[in-house]
Amino acid sequence: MTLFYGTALTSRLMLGTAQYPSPEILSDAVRRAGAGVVTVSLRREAAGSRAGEAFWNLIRELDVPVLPNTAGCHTVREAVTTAQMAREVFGTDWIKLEVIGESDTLQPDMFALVEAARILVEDGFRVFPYMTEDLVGAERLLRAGCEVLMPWGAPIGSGKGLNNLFGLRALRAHFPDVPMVVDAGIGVPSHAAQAMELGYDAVLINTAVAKAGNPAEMARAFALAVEAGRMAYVADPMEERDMAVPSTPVIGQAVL
Ligand SMILES: CC(=O)[C@@H](O)[C@H](O)COP(=O)(O)O
Repeated sequence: MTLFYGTALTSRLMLGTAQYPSPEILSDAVRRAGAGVVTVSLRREAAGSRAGEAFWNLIRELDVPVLPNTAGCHTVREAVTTAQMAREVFGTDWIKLEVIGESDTLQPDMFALVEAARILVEDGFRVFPYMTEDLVGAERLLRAGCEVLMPWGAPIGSGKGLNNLFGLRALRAHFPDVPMVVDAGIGVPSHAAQAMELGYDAVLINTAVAKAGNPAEMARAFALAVEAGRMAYVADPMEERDMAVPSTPVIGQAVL
């Protein structure tokens, strides 16, 4: 069983809550996904506004563990302040830490990420850092006190899937005991299955569900893919071969 800061989730599918056509569709999607966690951006709605309050109420009613995030933050200071506000609003010390370093790709700033993670861990947070697949950065984040890592699959909202298979495989192999979640860029259920087949412990998806023609059905499709991918990983898949090997052994000659 994978534990995320001591907590076993009911599902390995984590769902973002932004960009849905309506609050009802968001609720349906979360339910059909059977999501283990929902992530929420404090900056999505002005905290304290009426729309913001209605949104927080909806999230609470979903009765799914909440992972607040610092989406949209570009500096250590912004991310730390946003995390501290999120802790007040949601009453959790979990934080998905995003510090964006580049606007075209929304690539995480690994230097600022490590610094912000250190500050937040010292302040009692349990940090889920959104990172590139960089091995050195991963090592620094673990040293800063992170016990979960969240490498990107591809740029946020791109739907491109797993852009750097080699990097993701290497990261998984280097830190076999660290719970890891592929976050961002997943576009279709087969991408999610692929991440799980690589041995990742969970995936986090937002845009691909929210922007689907039928978000609730897509959420369900992702849930099935995550389960299938995990089962396949646990079942120990065969190794790829360069040459053909007959799957039906041929003994002797056919008697005609
Ligand atoms: C909601 C959230 O946390 C996003 O920043 C996350 O990284 C998801 O990315 P996609 O929208 O590409 O699934």
